[in-house]
Amino acid sequence: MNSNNIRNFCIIAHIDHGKSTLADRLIETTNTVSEREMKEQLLDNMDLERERGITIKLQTVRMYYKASDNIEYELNLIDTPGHTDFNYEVSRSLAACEGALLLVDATQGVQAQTIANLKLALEQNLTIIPVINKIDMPNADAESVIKELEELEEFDGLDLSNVILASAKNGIGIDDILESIIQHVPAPKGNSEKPLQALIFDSHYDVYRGVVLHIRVFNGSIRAGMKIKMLKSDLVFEALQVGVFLPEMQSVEALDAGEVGFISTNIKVVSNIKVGDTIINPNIPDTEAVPGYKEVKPMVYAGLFPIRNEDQDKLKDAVEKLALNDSAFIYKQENSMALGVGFRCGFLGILHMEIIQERLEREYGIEILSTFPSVEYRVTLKNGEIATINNPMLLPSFEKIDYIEEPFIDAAIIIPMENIGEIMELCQEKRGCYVDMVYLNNKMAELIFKLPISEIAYDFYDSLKSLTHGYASIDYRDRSYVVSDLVKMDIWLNDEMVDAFSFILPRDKSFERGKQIVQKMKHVIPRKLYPMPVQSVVENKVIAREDIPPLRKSVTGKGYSGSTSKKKKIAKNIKDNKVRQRKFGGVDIPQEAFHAVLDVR
Ligand SMILES: Nc1nc2c(ncn2[C@@H]2O[C@H](COP(=O)(O)OP(=O)(O)OP(=O)(O)O)[C@@H](O)[C@H]2O)c(=O)[nH]1
Repeated sequence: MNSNNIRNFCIIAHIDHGKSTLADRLIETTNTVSEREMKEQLLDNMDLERERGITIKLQTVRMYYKASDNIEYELNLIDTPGHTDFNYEVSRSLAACEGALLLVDATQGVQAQTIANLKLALEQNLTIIPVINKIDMPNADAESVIKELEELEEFDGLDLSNVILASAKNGIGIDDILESIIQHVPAPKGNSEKPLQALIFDSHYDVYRGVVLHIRVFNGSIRAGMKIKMLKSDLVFEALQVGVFLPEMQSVEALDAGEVGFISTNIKVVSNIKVGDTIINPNIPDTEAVPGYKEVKPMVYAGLFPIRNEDQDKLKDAVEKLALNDSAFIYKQENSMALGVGFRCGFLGILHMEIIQERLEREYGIEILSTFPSVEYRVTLKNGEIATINNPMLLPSFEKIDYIEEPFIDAAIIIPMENIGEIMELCQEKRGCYVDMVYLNNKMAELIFKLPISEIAYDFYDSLKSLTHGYASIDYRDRSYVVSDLVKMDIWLNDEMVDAFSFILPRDKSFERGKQIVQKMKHVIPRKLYPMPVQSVVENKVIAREDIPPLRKSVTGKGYSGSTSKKKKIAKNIKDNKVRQRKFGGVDIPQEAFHAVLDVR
């Protein structure tokens, strides 16, 4: 299609403001999917997303729309995820678009993520179309929402003269939105005659097609059979199939400048793919990379180990495939004395880690034991050597260490004004340093704090959400390393150190946490016929010790005289527990033991 008749856009919104409902309505109105085929919330097609009620993976859909000028346009909608752990995916969808619908709930008004996403979109110079949704609701107040948007003065580039009032649920304003996209979102500027330049903004693994890359072509065009080169990975492949998402995948002859679609390739090693990489013509090697893409780095690392040894190869295959689908998820083989062979994996945060773990279990049927997460420390040794360590097991002995630095991050936290006091307190509690505060309008403020990643990666977002009743957004910026007084805590069980339990923490918290951990462990480690000591040890000194008492009598065995139902229940608990534990030196280590360490943080 002539690129003048193409529009690439996304929808940005605070959670629950109606993004998926609007996307569905656009798909329906343009007859992209017939009503019969129209599954509710088509774009959120993963079970896990449905259950958790959040959008994780973005999906693209191409629609055709005959506008009031009687011309047929090609509209490419790129869905954006709505949770903070996944902000990086927002930035990568934005890089593939020229415009964004800024969706605001008429009953809720401008919220933290409205502002955070708007900022990201303006940084990428996207044209913004403000849409006020849910005007069908009795308490809708579009006037106030427009005022709130007007007050966001620092956001030049937000033109409020064309605000659209809509109800995604009742189909009000949908035609106006489509016409406005045609009128205001610029057509892509690329040139199909120029050398190929395409951005990989997503990828997934398809059983029939193998590795599928989701791409936006900026210049040149791409056809099946062409040789292509990934700029960053410096590898050459063949484009086997070229197609578009309707939303089902369908072959097309070519993707020209300005278009969005997919290519399948003969790529065998999935770790060769880097989302964010630029595809070029191998014969024109000096083509530049597509700008505007923000690379992501994991924030936390944890070991994932299969519960069953025979799942080792399956786990390798599964993490490879998941990493392909998710550029922020990285992995490397890890060996633990206690847990055997597994993978050290990097995640954006705890939610991200939990989702990966659930996907491994549900989609690949592999039961996983995950160690507690750690950040990446920089360790300077007395001999001058510097080591980067994201696995506490590998921290050199304390006598050799000169100092340890831990990663801090500049966090931009957008919150309602009435919560400023509590959030300041929370940040200080988490060892944060205040940097700045800006009032965004008469309702919201932005706080900038330097915070240690080790403190915020765990429950910070949950605390933030509960203190603000869900009305907060956080974006992470520059990282830096700061010297901290840190020590490694080891846990000894039955006189053997369990390497996978070790973790790094501030020295001044080690005494209290050491005590709490052994108390917790006492309750989660399955008892044996003999008592077992559990000890927390820092720099060769025992901080605390508890004894796990021996088993008295077997409630599931013959001697037990309790009720049958109780006996069954206990037997079931034991069975469930067994699924999630690994043996170490005759002692069972259940997943709960790792949670115990997280709990006392
Ligand atoms: N009354 C009314 N309800 C709406 C409208 N649009 C969406 N909703 C409802 O608002 C809720 C959230 O809508 P979603 O489309 O799931 O919101 P979302 O922004 O995609 O949510 P996330 O994927 O979690 O970011 C759902 O219960 C919708 O039915 C609307 O125009 N009017």
